[in-house]
Amino acid sequence: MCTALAYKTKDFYFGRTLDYESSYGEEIVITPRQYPFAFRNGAKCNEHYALIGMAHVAGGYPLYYEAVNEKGLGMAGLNFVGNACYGKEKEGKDNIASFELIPWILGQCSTVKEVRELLEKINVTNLAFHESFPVSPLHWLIADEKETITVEAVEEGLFVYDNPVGVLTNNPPFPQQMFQLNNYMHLSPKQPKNLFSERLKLQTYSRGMGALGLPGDLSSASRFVRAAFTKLNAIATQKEEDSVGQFFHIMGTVEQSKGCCEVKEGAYEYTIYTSCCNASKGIYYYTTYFNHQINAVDMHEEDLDGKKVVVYPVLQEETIHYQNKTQKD
Ligand SMILES: C[C@H](CCC(=O)NCCS(=O)(=O)O)[C@H]1CC[C@H]2[C@@H]3[C@H](O)C[C@@H]4C[C@H](O)CC[C@]4(C)[C@H]3C[C@H](O)[C@]12C
Repeated sequence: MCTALAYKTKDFYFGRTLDYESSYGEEIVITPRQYPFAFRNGAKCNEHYALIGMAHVAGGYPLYYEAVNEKGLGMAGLNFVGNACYGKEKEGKDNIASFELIPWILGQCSTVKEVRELLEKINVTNLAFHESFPVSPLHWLIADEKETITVEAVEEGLFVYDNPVGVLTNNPPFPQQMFQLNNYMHLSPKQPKNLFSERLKLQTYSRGMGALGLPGDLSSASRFVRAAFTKLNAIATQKEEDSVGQFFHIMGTVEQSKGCCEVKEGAYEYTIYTSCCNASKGIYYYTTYFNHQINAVDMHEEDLDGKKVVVYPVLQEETIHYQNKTQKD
């Protein structure tokens, strides 16, 4: 399970949790403007917007899980098992393999408005990057600082939904996720009033009772509600550290602890990493399951006019800052 989030304070932040039982070997990858993207439909793109995000690099090619571009547009792919449906190539369409969708869109669009236009021409195809890679069944969250959309390629075609919540998880399809929010409209950060019965003297015996009923389990439907409620009520100042911190706190509500979600005998899904990219400034912050320190890579520290991808390893080692440790040497 994964959760993706678009969050605006002074700047615009975009990121995700990556929940799975094993890693595909991801790194923080900056693709500069002149990295030559050769798409499977024959299109070549030797000049495009620069990208930063998490990717598995295969033969020098960045297979992005999520990324933002230098214009502040973000896009993340999340599992959509049993619903994602990619077809064969269609004449008269921009045929884009699912693994190419992030570079195709982030390479040439600066806003969601432009993405909507591009999507009208796109047919998402089921070509694999290589026979040794599975085709991932995904749906996508795409956002700029003004608006967010969800894109789902299903049997009936390609659907683009306005996403006023700025959250995406996994199944069920997005319209159902939105509909189920109706069940939770009574939740509030304020303490509840007794509407149960005037004949009973009911009390608010604890703080936080306005959110009683917020689902606490790990299913994607419940994580959607929990992330939506937290995001829509979370308050942050305009300061960078505060905004980034608040982003990680929101994501903390949907984080998965190892051992709580068994996917097969002895294998457990857990939050491998959490990312929060300041899309306005091109800074990619992340934590991992094993390393709670927030680390960051700034795309503008690199030569964005280069041709080769720049790769930073994911730092996995936990650093604990002792406040009273005696220096031994
Ligand atoms: C497993 C990841 C999704 C995590 C997720 O949504 N978990 C929820 C599980 S569930 O619904 O609740 O079952 C997805 C997200 C992005 C995917 C990767 C990207 O699409 C890039 C390439 C694409 C290639 O086709 C396969 C390898 C790959 C490197 C993908 C591996 C894997 O499918 C990733 C890493």
